[in-house]
Amino acid sequence: MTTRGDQILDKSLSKVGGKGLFVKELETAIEDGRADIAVHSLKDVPMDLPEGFVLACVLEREDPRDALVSPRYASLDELPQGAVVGTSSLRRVVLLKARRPDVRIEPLRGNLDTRLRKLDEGQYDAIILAAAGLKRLGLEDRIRVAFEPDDMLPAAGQGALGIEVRADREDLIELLAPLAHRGDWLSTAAERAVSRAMGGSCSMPLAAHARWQADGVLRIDAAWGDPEGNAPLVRVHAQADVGDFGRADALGEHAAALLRDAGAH
Ligand SMILES: NCc1[nH]cc(CCC(=O)O)c1CC(=O)O
Repeated sequence: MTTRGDQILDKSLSKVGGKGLFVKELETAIEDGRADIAVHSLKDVPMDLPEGFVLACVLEREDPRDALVSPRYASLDELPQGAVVGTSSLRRVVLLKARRPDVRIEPLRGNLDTRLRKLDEGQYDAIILAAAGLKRLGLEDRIRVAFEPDDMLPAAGQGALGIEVRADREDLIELLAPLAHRGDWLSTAAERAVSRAMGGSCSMPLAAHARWQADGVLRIDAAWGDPEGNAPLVRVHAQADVGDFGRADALGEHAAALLRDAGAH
């Protein structure tokens, strides 16, 4: 299905209803019986699903990192003073400004092919995209460097797919269960709990990324930036033994509380 979100690519998505738009249209298709399941990029799925819908599972996560794409420059440090970098993600804007306050950030919209074309036409010196999206479309060779999470912290759920069904479709939930990746489901649940606790939407410059440590402990990093750029970037981390979804949520909520204590709002 092509959704309205796919069609309205040159306007700011937040003006037409946000990324939830992609999700909502597929939910309508499920309600109308035109679809049984909806496969979403978890990053685009609102924190709270509408009444009657559930995530049947979260699949094993693809690369969660952001990537620098540029015909000329192989890393952020190689970008010349005042280079033009394309991104429309508030999260990427605040994280990039913290790393390279001198670059000029310009809006970048459209589907992946459109974005890459605008780069190739010379409208930007570099653009930032999710590594997962490029890899899924076979465009991995466009990645010059994937940022380590400490350089550019990913969005909650980035790189993971979630499958949504009607809550009463126990038959489907059972059929889909083998696709679940429990570790990635728990870690993305913790990330999504940060966004939920912060009242996050795609218009909030918020990053949350959880990683399993060697000792089986889940570590979460979260960052918040002032959209106006007047306050310094706030960054926190926390870790916990996370054996179930209740504890994943608690870890995310704790990270959100730390963010707020440090000045995020
Ligand atoms: N912002 C839109 C969006 N939603 C999901 C992906 C692909 C990566 C993923 O599945 O997490 C993208 C593109 C991007 O951020 O570059």
